[in-house]
Amino acid sequence: MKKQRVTVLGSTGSIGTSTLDVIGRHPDRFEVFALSAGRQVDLLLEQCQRFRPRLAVMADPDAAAQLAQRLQAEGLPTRVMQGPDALERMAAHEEADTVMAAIVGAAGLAPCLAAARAGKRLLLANKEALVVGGELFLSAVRTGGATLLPIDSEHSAIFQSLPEDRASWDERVEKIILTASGGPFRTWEPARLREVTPEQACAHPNWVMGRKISVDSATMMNKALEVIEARYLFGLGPDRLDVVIHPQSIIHSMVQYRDTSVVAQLGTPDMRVPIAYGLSWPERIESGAQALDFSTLADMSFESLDRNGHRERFPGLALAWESLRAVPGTTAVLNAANEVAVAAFLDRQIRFDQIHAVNLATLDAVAGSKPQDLAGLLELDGQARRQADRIVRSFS
Ligand SMILES: NC(=O)C1=CN([C@@H]2O[C@H](COP(=O)(O)OP(=O)(O)OC[C@H]3O[C@@H](n4cnc5c(N)ncnc54)[C@H](OP(=O)(O)O)[C@@H]3O)[C@@H](O)[C@H]2O)C=CC1
Ligand SMILES: CC(=O)[C@@H](O)[C@H](O)COP(=O)(O)O
Ligand SMILES: [Mn+2]
Repeated sequence: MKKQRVTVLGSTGSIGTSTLDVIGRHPDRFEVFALSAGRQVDLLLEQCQRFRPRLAVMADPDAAAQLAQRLQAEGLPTRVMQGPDALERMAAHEEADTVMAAIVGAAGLAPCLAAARAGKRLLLANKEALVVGGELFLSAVRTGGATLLPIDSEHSAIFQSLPEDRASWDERVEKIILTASGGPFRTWEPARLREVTPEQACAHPNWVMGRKISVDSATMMNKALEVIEARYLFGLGPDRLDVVIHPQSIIHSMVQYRDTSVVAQLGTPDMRVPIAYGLSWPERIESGAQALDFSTLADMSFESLDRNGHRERFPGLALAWESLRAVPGTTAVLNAANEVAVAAFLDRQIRFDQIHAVNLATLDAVAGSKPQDLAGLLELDGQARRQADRIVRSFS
């Protein structure tokens, strides 16, 4: 069997390291072609020692210079690519088959588009890229002939629960139901959310993830981004996308059919499962995850968003449907505002409950517009970030 050559964008992060863990279990099926990171030189060097990729890219220029020097000192074959378009060139490289998109935030959009245009098998963890890119992203996938496979646990579950025949989705499916854990503050009094610290917000009850997505889970903005992601991935209108709180994160999401049957995907909360599925689809390979043990599974519970004060506790979730129904480009504005607000919260410049206030005020101030290309999208993203920054400064 010809080995699949895989490029991992964001290899030093939570998804990146889990991806390399799965790849490392199947040396007969996969080889690492290229790796990219932001600034963690030691970890990227270690990964280069183990997987011996042809190429590496680091976003931070000092980190890239350090990595190049240390690779050379150790006599390793990896070449460090540099420059503003290095990530895009790497993502589109003709010798790679598969690109795992695991950079956090809109910084991952340009390489995702490059991989899509180059017709790669594109494993999408980087939900922000699709939330920002929207129809433009999908059009790059179509024209490039790429295969877009979801990695986000909910979207992988939905993909696994849908019929293979894509053309039948609209007719057969009633609605998609995304499950949400409710994060660390599911039972907190809404008034207490002003006291939340970054440490508390990053302590997700079920998943170990990067800091940005952990905060998003705590505000449920993660679910808002995922509703938007589902709208683009599966093509159903916003009124056919639903969310239910399921604190145990065992059911990863569900599809309800016209006859009321519900098909779901279950498993222990371990991202190596959707990663292994994306890497091996349509086959299945060992992922390294623990299997579910139904004899010890104590509880599977569900909560409606309309009870227990959840709408008040998680006001950001409704912005998913509002921004999907607004002019195109609004989801990009929402994403930019949220990235700025979460960074400001992690930097202790604003309170946890002010994240939503920044998002709302930015949406009020910046009108969406239908971007024609990547430059247009980045312009809108930049405009929203500058506005969100001003709002953060007014709060802090
Ligand atoms: N973690 C999870 O379980 C899940 C994550 N996702 C999504 O996957 C994506 C990655 O999440 P996660 O792995 O948790 O995030 P992490 O913060 O753990 O990792 C992010 C990765 O991106 C790199 N990076 C950060 N900023 C830049 C930049 N400006 N340019 C280039 N590279 C950059 C980091 O490099 P470095 O650290 O070296 O600076 C790191 O390799 C997110 O979009 C998230 O929403 C989706 C579902 C589950
Ligand atoms: C693992 C994963 O896919 C995360 O997006 C996870 O779903 C976060 O959980 P909640 O956002 O439901 O808390
Ligand atoms: Mn998810």
